[in-house]
Amino acid sequence: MGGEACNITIQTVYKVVPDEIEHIQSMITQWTHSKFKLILTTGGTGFTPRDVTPEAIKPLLNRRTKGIEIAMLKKSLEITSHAMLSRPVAGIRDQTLIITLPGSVKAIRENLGVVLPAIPHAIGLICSNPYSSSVDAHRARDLITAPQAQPHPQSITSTMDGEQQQGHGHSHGHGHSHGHGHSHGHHSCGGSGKRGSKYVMTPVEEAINIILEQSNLLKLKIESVDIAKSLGRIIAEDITSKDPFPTFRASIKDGYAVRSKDGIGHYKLLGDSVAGGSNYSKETNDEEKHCVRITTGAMVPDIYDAVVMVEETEIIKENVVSIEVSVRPGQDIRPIGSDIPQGTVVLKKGDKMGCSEIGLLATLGIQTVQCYGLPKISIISTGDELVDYKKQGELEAGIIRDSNTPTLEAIIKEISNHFGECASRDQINLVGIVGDKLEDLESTFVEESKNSDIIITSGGVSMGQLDLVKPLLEKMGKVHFGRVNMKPGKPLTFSTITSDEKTTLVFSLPGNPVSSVVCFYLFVVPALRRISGFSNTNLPQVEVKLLDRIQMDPERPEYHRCYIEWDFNEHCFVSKSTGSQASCRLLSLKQANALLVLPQKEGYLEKGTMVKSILIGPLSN
Ligand SMILES: Nc1nc2c(c(=O)[nH]1)N[C@H]1C(S)=C(S)[C@@H](COP(=O)(O)OP(=O)(O)OC[C@H]3O[C@@H](n4cnc5c(N)ncnc54)[C@H](O)[C@@H]3O)O[C@H]1N2
Ligand code: MOO
Ligand SMILES: [Mg+2]
Repeated sequence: MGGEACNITIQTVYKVVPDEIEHIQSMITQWTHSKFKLILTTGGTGFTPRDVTPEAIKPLLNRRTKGIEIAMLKKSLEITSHAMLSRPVAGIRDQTLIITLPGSVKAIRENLGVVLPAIPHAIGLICSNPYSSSVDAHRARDLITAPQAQPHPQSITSTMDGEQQQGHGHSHGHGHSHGHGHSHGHHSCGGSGKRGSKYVMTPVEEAINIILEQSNLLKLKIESVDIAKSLGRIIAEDITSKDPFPTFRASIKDGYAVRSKDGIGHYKLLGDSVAGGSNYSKETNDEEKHCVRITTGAMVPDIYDAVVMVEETEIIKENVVSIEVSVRPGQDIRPIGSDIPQGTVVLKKGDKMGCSEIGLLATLGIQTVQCYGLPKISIISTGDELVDYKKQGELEAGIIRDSNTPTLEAIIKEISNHFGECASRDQINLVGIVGDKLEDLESTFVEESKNSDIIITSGGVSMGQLDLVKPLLEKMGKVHFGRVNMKPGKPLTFSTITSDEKTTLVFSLPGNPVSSVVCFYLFVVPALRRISGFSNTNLPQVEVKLLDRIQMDPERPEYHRCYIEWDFNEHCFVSKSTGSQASCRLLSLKQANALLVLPQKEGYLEKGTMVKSILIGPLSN
């Protein structure tokens, strides 16, 4: 293929994957992530229901290269009119050219034969170093027009949709192309418009991996925590019991401490040993049967080796008791260290502090424990249309109350209780509302990145002229991804701001209330967990049986809100949808405790189908 023409070493790998969108996408994203220059797929471009290669690849492309598609179709149609039943897709993702080929070897030869000569030049163009971008004020904020070669003055490249896409020249009459300049119009997912987003649609799994990688950069200092304040935290040390527990032989029952060898009969009562104290005469005569009244938890006097329950005795008279049963040695006595032998590793580094773990440490007299640090979190709501919900009086037209701030604050608190998360109340800084002004956003981000480890913003990340958050983060830090292939939550943006001494993770959630909540659970929680020492970063998942007929989205995998509970007749979890799933409809989260994980597909999932779900709240009732 003339690798020298684009000075790349030819290294080929290949993989067979099933006709499943997510499998194809994960392979493509892995290979683009590892900077392969050319990916060729074969098969799955036909009309049968299993032919999903085009649907899998389209959303991953930044830019379609329809010329390649047309060239292949043209060539094939010259050979057979059946070629019209093929749906080739070609395009660019980051710096990788991706071309789908048909399944049959003959058709592959024909198709590849026609495009191969152009490949070296194509790869050379894709990999050439881009000009700095010049964002055109009146265009979608994140359109980067970066001419590849020095643009020919009249360089107008008209895409096959007939839309004009301006280089630096000006249009030359309508709809025909001129010159050889190449300007970069980025395609948005789904739309063929040139004013699309430049951010690829990142698969959810890949997005989470990127977040976890960046989370590793936050090395919060380990701190000594009072055990009463350690609920939900991850301990950073092994805890070993210095003493045995119990430290004495303790009675398990209320009754009488006896020598088991004395068996049934009348015993002289020498006194009491109650939990917390004792009062019995030590004068004993080995020839006679004697005992001490004992309560549960009390120390068993050394001379006795068993306890008889009070229910198995009779009082004969003052200080004489009839023991009605015989007992074996050790009966109803807890030996020293029987609960926790001395030197037991009671808790291991990485364990999560739950309620009983706190009790365990209290049992051993441990007051503080070394825990992984807690990230400091700032919550910012952006948007000129917002007012604080506490503001009284009529709302002006077009103004709404900021619901994202109180919702996100409550979620951070709630997950601290139910899933033993790591964030706690005094770690949260509610910045409140910042308007759609670049200088205000910038000064807020600068300020918050000084104090916080995590900044959570909502709003201002889609395609509007006032969606300033993405360009600002491109300037202030590094945007790791700007769109995720999911619904709701597509414009989620994840970036890092690194100043000399520290890294701050910035989660820019979409403004729609439901999108921000769903993105929090799917993307912020894993970061919180990783930073705070959790080994498992995912929320619990269960499979549930649908009680509703659920529609899937053909464009994106969807996280459908529902309420799940265990059904003792069905012997499994069942899910009830919360109804209309519009991402602005906060009601779709009311009483929701799980998200159904729906594949990106046309059509419906019928009642009774088993679907994976992610728990976002407690299984109540
Ligand atoms: N041309 C396009 N428009 C939109 C796209 C797209 O791909 N092309 N994506 C849509 C999707 S998907 C989402 S999600 C939203 C997200 O937009 P933003 O992140 O920019 O959010 P805003 O525009 O600021 O607000 C969206 C919506 O939510 C309301 N909002 C914002 N903040 C709050 C808050 N704190 N409390 C309550 N409600 C809030 C805001 O008023 C808007 O109604 O973009 C779509 N557009
Ligand atoms: O991504 Mo959005 O589907 O509206 O949340
Ligand atoms: Mg917006």
